Amino acid sequence: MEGTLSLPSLPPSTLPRRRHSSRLTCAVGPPRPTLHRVTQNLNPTISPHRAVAAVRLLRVEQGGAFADLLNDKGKGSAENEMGYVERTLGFRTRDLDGRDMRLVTDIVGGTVRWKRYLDHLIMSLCHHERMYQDMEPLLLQILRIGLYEILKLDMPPYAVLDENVELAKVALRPGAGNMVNGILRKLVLLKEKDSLPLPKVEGDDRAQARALGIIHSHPVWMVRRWRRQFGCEDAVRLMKWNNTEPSFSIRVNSRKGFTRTDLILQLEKLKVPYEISLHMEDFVRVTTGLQIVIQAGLLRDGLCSIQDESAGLVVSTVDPQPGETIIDCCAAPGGKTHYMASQMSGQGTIYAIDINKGRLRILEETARLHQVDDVITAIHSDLRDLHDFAERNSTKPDKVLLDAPCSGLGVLSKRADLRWNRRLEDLEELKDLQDELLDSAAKLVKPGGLLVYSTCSIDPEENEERVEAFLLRHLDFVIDPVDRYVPCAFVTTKGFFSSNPLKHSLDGAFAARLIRSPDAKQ
Ligand SMILES: C[S@@+](CC[C@H](N)C(=O)[O-])C[C@H]1O[C@@H](n2cnc3c(N)ncnc32)[C@H](O)[C@@H]1O
Repeated sequence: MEGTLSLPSLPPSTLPRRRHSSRLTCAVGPPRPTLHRVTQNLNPTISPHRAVAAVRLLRVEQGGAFADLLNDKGKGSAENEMGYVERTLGFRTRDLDGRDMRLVTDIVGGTVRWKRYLDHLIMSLCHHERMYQDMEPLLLQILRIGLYEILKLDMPPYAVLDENVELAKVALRPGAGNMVNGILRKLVLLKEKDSLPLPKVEGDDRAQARALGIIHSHPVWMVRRWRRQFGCEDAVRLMKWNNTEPSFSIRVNSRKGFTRTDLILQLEKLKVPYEISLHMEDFVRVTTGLQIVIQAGLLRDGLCSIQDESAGLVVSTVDPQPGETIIDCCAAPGGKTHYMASQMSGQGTIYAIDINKGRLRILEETARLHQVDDVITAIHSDLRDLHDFAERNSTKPDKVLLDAPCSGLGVLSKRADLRWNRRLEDLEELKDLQDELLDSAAKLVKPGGLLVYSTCSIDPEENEERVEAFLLRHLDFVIDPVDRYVPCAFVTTKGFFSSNPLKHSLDGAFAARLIRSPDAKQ
C-alpha cells in the first residue's frame, strides 16, 4: 500500500441526487427547521458503526475514495465521521470507540468487495427490477450492509435485520425500514434453505464469466481476461484471494534506529499477532490489529511504515548503495523512495520526480518524518518534459527507477474499490503511457547504468510485454537477471522479478533490471 490514505471531504455537489424526498436530501440542501431539530438530538437507538459505514459507503461510491481507509487520527477521526453522519443522515449518534472503528473498516471494505454479488441478490429479492433501479442510494447501502453481515460475516440474522431496519427508518423514512425488513427476511429464509438465487456457471465464455463475476464479485472483463491469461482455476483462486481480508506488512525505519526486534517487542506489548517476513529483514506481517499499531503512534512517529513486502522486493532489485545517485521517476507518495533513502545511510542523492504535486508533498513530509530527507530532492514535473535533465546535472545517475502508473491489478485485495474503478480501456491507455515513460526514463540512464521498470500489476501486457517492446525500441539495453537481488522463488524464466498473490501470498508486483550498454552514446 502506498503512503497515507486519508478521508477526502465530500463536496455537496457529489452527494447523491434522489427522486424521493428524505432526510438525506434535507441534509445537503438548505437547512430546514425539522432537520435542525433532529440534528440537535442524539439518537441512541442506532448502532453508530452502521450509520458511519453507510455514509462512508456512499462517499466511496460517489467520490471514488479508497474503501480501506485507515483511521490514523484516532479520536479526531471518529469525531470527523460523526460530523459526516450528522450532516448526511441528519441525526447524531454516539461517538465511535476503537472497536466501532474497526467494524466500520471491516464492513466498508467487505461490502465494497462484495458489491456485485450483493447487488445481484438484492435485485433478485426485489419484487421487480424497477424497485432496485429506483432505490435511493442510501437505502441500497443499508441493504448491502445487511446482506454482507448476514451472508459473509455470519452475524445473527435477526439482530442484523432489526438494526438495519431501524437505521433505514431513522435515516430515511418508515417505508424504507419496511423495505429493508421485507428483503432481509426473504434473504434469511433463502439462506436457511441454502437456496440463494445465484447463477450457474454454464454456457459460452461470456456467460460463464458473467456468472463467475457475480459469484466472486468481480467485473466480467477481469474474469474473462484472467481466464484467458491464467486459466479458469487460477482465475477463480485469484478472485478468492482478492476477496479475503488482506494482511499488511510493516517496514521498520532503520534510519531512526528502530529495528525489527524493537517492533516485535512493541507488537508483543500491544498483543498484536505477527509473522516475521520470510523474504525481507526489515518487514513484519500483521493480519489483524493494524489499527492498534496505528493508534499506538508507531507510524505517526516515523518509526515504521506500512509497505507490502512486494514493494520492498522491488527496491531490492534496485539495490541502492550509500553514495549513489538515483532517479526515482514516478516517486510519489514515496514508499520506495523512503526505503531506498533509508538504505543509503545519509550518503548520496535520490531525485524524486512526480507529476502530482499533492502526492509529492506527502513524499516530502514523510521523508522529514523518517529523517531521510537529507538524500532526497523532490522535483515536480512530468517525466516526459525532463529532456535536458542529463545536460543540466553534472552528476550522472547510477540508477533510474521507473515505478510506472499501472492498473494495480496486483493489489486488489488491499484496494477494495479498485476493481470497480478500472475499465478495460484504461489498460490500453496505461500501456501507451508506460511505453512513453519508459522511453523518457531511458534518456536519463548513463552508458553502463541501470534502469529498473516496475509495476504493482500481474498483467503480462503491463509487465513482460512492455519490457519486450522497450528492448525492440532500445537496442542499447539488455536484461540483467534479478536473481542476485531477490529470492529465487520470485525470479521468472526471463530473469524478471514477479510476485504473485497465489504463489507468494503477497501483493502482485513486477520488476525488470535493464542495463544500458557501456558503449552507448550519452
Ligand atoms: C505507482 S505510483 C508510484 C508509487 C511510488 N513509486 C511509491 O512507491 O510510493 C505512480 C506515480 O506516477 C506518477 N505519474 C504518472 N504520470 C507521470 C508522469 N508523466 N510523470 C511523472 N510522474 C507521473 C503518479 O502521479 C503516481 O504518483
